[in-house]
Amino acid sequence: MMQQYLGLKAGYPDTLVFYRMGDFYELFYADAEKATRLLDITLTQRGQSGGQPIPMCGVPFHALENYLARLIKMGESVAICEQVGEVGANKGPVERKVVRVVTPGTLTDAALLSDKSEALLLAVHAGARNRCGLAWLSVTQGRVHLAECAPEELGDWLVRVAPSEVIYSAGVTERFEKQLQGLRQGGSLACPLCPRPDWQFDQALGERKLLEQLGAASLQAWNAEGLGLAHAASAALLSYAEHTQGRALSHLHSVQVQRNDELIDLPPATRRNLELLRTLRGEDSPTLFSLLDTCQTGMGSRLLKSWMLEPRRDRSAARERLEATEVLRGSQAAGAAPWQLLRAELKGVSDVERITARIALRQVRPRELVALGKTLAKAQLLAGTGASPSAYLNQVFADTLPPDGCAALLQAALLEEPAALVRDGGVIADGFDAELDELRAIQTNCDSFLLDLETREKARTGIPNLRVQFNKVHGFYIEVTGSYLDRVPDDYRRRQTLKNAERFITPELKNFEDKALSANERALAREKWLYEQILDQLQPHVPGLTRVAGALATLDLLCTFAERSLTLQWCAPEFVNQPCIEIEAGRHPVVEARLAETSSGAFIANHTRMNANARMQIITGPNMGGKSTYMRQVALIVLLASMGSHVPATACRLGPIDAIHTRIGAADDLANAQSTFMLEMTEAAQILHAATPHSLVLMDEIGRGTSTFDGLALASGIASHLHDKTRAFTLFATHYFELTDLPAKARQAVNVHVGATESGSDIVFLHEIQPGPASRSYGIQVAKLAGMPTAVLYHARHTLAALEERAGEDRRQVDLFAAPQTPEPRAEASLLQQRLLDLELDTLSPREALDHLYALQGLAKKP
Ligand SMILES: Nc1ncnc2c1ncn2[C@@H]1O[C@H](COP(=O)(O)OP(=O)(O)OP(=O)(O)O)[C@@H](O)[C@H]1O
Repeated sequence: MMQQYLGLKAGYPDTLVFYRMGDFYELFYADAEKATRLLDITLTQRGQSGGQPIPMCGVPFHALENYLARLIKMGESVAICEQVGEVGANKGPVERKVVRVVTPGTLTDAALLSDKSEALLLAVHAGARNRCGLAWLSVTQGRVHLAECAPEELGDWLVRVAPSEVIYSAGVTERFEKQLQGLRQGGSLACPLCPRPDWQFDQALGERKLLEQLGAASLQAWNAEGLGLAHAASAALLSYAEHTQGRALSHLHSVQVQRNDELIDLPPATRRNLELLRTLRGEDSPTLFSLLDTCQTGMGSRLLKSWMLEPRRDRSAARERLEATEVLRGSQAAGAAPWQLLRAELKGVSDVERITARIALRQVRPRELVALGKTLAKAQLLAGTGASPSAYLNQVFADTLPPDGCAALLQAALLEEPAALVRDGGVIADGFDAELDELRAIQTNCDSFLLDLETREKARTGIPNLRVQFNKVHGFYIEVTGSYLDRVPDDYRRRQTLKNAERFITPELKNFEDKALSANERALAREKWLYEQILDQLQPHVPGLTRVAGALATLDLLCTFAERSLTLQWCAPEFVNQPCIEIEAGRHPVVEARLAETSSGAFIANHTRMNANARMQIITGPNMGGKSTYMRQVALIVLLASMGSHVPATACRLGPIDAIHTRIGAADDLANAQSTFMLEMTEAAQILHAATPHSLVLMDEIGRGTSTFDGLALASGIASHLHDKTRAFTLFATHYFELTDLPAKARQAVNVHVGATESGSDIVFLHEIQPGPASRSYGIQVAKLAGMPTAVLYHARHTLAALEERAGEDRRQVDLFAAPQTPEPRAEASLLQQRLLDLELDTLSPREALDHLYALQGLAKKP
């Protein structure tokens, strides 16, 4: 047995192997020691190897999922090795096989997955010419995603995709491996990294595998041609996914290419600062997602996440969703609105997407199929819903039409409340299969058959005390006492002799015995076989079921949009082609909900008017005045509109947007050895490089991480750059009053401030955005509110007065926004640089490259 174990283990050197022995999964050697440590279970021993006891530990088979969940959470992978042969069929141990490998990125078990998020597996391939190919998928979805990017963009992509497991080629350069490890340590990648053999990252293999999955002759229809690096990544991705599932992924039928320029860019800092999925403290709520997600199904919640994190620049999808939402909101007329009726139907709908994947992987459980059958019956009704004014909505309804015969098959084939596992029997419905019915009938009709036989035999033989009975040792028999032995007919065969009686068997009884004894076993085997048949019959329906799943998720989410917009009183945004962000009475949805929840007063709505002539707002005002809230609310409204949701405002007009950049707050990134100031400058520099006139940029208190003069100088430089060069829509909150001079010189900048008034020595925040700069900052009043000791406040007031007096004297001596006197030095390219730039790298042979390298080094050595 240990030989068998070691043979299997050799195929999975880096994976914990759970080796099935009877009612336990056992682990041996280093696996046992590791599992003991991770799971806190007892380490025992079994036999010896080379004179040493073999360490062993085990978990009961019925508790497998619990242990798996814990290991997967810790980033471990587990190979499940089951007994597949018949016990006693051969000499030696029962045949065993690794039936699947459970890894963090390829989970399919409902119990191990969160309803609201996907487990994603991502493969990254580092190609030549400074490009990377990416391919990712969720085994429970039917789609492979492809993308290509520059290595420096990899971090952003990984944050966006948020994989649960990343695979990369074992043959990558040390530099690339270091980059990956760096991303992991920096927090951009919070999942296990797993090297895979180099040969699996093969472009031609990837293309072939994709074509096979799609059943197509070309990738053109998916716009996925010419992405060699991404194809290479998908070769490894699909091989690994298949390896873990122990079979092909027959449900993968679509490819989606993600291009940077198709999505609105939401860099990691933006996702974090806008608290889309997590609060800045790392909690799940209150966030934009937690506020929006009233979906009835996990499929709807997952779709919401993807719409939220991947809004498209092209607004046609958003327009369609808004139109559909409008229809679902219904008129004001009495009676339930369409979204309410639909929601009632969607309640309790099963996770068709995941069940479908599990059908394709042949892992689906009987109860899941029953739930699917019920859901399909509902979906059938939805598909018949009448025409609406929204063509998109009509299509979604039409897509809920279940594949022909699927619901009927499930209904006919399965018991209404089947056993949890097929191996226990009690899964297939009565009347579905004549042979199974007969086997079951034998079991249930056993007693009546015996009574009937007894009566008949008594009549036939005239033996009044003849009895038909059963015991475990001898099986069925007819017992006749000694006094009637002379009446026993010829066809009775002696089975056993007792003191006062004889026991017989007849051909009829023997026949029955054979049937009855094996009926149970045969019924079980028959049920298993029938279940496999049903899975076979369901396979062709997988694409259709995937379509139904998508449609149900979309309907659920559109109903959520309708419900949220009505409950929270949001309006439909309008998309225009002129550059503008115009919001009437906008609110920050999460802060507003929070205020309502805690009865802390009403949220004060604010207008925002930005267009080609007013691209920048310099926002001043007291701490706690609401500057950050105002800026974030603009960004959230832009994001909500772009995903096709209504927005918290009374009106909203929006021009094209390509990115939302934010530089807010200052949290030390100690893990990356970056100081507060360094981080602030890094993020600001990234924004200045990336933003375009169609981007929305939020800058909150830039420059505050360093000395006043440095900070002021940098803030004014950044503001000028954003205004003059980048020309992005910019909300620039600052405590440097000096910056309020900018609008006097910069035509597209305006001053606004958050209002506050004084009441005695206290401050009252109005939270209202008003035109013009703030008159003062009220820092000391805010400190008083915060409970600062009176002595400190007294001291501060005194110092402030002195500082203000001195500042008044030499004010305005420096013009912060004057163009520098000497022009910006243009870095002259050195001869070395020029030579380097002249090289045509793509056409060089390795030999020529080396020659050039020598020549360049020679040049560099020259004084
Ligand atoms: N429009 C509003 N209506 C009602 N309450 C608001 C509004 N805006 C902000 N608030 C409340 O004021 C608090 C502080 O707001 P915010 O953090 O935006 O202030 P700030 O001006 O950015 O402060 P600081 O300069 O100290 O960062 C918020 O947590 C919220 O409770």
